[in-house]
Amino acid sequence: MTGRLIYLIGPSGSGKDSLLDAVRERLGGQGCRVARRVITRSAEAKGELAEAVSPEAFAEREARGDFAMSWYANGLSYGIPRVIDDWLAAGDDVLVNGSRGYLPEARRRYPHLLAVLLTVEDGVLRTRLHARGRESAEEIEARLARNAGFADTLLAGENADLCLLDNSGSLAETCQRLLQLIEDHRPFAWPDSA
Ligand SMILES: Nc1ncnc2c1ncn2[C@@H]1O[C@H](COP(=O)(O)OP(=O)(O)O)[C@@H](O)[C@H]1O
Ligand SMILES: O=P(O)(O)OC[C@H]1O[C@H](OP(=O)(O)OP(=O)(O)O)[C@H](O)[C@@H]1O
Repeated sequence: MTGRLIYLIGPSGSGKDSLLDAVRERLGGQGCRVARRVITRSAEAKGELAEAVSPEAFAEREARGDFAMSWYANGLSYGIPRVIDDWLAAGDDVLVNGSRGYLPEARRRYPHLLAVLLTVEDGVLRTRLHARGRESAEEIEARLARNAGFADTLLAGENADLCLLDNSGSLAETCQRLLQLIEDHRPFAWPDSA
């Protein structure tokens, strides 16, 4: 049986990376892997969750077919390594930090994906983006403006099945609810016949 793609999306600063980092180990224990993204972001943003590469290296890898999914947003290129298709084929679930803009294409490629939208109250989001201090004030405003563009469209049409997960409170609480949500959406499987 193939695994499920769990596609986590939400505004910049809503806590996607923090959440993935916090649940990675526990999810590993229940057959769900967290994908490491490739991003054309400067080296200081490197971490467990992303590999920083130059735009040239990214383009080369993309042309070689190294990515299962890739998109461009916020002035950066993002790629999800193709190894996730091997993991899914082997029956593991895979959790990725996705893009709202890329969601329609992701659905075409992975029709059974579980889309989870992380939300945060507006004021809290602005405060967290400034506190994170990764982007300039101007870049933060651009990200907030991008969010406003998604507000009306995201919950319409084929996205009616989006699972909403609020992260305005504590991260520990959101982790618990994500783990529960994944468990609750586990597809029914027939027990192995003896
Ligand atoms: N529940 C939370 N409570 C307080 N701060 C949080 C919470 N979740 C995330 N943060 C902080 O908010 C900022 C944005 O989180 P991050 O994981 O980078 O978001 P994203 O990946 O969605 O852009 C970070 O500084 C992070 O430490
Ligand atoms: O279409 P959108 O939903 O706006 O998403 C565009 C990109 O922005 C986020 O990544 P990034 O790591 O740059 O942002 P963040 O860490 O600031 O959320 C998200 O994970 C996407 O890769």
